[in-house]
Amino acid sequence: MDWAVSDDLVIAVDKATVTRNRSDLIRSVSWQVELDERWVVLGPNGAGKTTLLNLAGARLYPTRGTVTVLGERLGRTNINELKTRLGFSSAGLQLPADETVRDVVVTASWAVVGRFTERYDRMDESRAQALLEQFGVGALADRLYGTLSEGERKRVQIARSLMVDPELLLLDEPTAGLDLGAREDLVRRLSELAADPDSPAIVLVTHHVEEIPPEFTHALLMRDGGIVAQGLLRDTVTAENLSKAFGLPLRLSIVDGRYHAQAR
Ligand SMILES: Nc1ncnc2c1ncn2[C@@H]1O[C@H](COP(=O)(O)OP(=O)(O)OP(=O)(O)O)[C@@H](O)[C@H]1O
Repeated sequence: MDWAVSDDLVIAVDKATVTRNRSDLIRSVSWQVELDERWVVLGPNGAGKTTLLNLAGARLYPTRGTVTVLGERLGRTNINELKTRLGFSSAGLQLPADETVRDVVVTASWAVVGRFTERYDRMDESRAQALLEQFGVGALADRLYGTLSEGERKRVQIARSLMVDPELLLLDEPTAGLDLGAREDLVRRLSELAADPDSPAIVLVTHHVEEIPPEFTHALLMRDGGIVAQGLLRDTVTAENLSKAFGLPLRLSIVDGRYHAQAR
């Protein structure tokens, strides 16, 4: 199959290796994501999850192999144009503390951080407000971003990443550092987003099976820069595969579509 011309393929990673300081962060990884799929990428610290997400987000180039995102092959395309078609949210993204929440979201339209001199219109403002409301932080639009709690910031970051109406949404540990209530709320909202057929393809990185939104469809398990298992969520997130990925014997239970893992 010619990956570059398939309309439904949003990510095509073919035998990609990323090397830094003579060590492989990920090694010969192959992975495909289609338009209507919602993926969770799971694995222990240092497994290579963020490296893979950064490839999919056009923030890194592979040292070997190829990466094609939204039909554009990295290394042969204008990265800045490609980035405007992607929603990307990660803890590493620095957003201006002294901007209002509304401005932080609205300015994503220009794929810039900070308002600078761009002008935006009412359409953008009302879209930003609707997205903030979708994630339960509509009432915070006039607050300065720097005054928000960690949980509120995560929600604003996701609203911001959806502002560009992305064709692919990449979320790096959106629930990390949240208290139980905030985590449950965000998992529910992400599940609703995943269930909406108009939503973009979604890839969510996490360490915890408890954070898998029930409407997600696929999973990729990583360890030591390689893939342990990938495919449909139910077939992939098994006690056996998780035990391999995390390197300890685990017991797994599933209640109402939510996963729970504990050591055996
Ligand atoms: N620039 C770099 N130079 C050398 N090693 C790096 C570099 N960036 C990342 N690494 C290493 O590559 C490995 C994979 O990192 P990555 O951030 O992709 O893992 P991760 O699965 O997202 O981990 P975590 O769950 O802890 O965030 C780690 O061992 C990390 O220390």
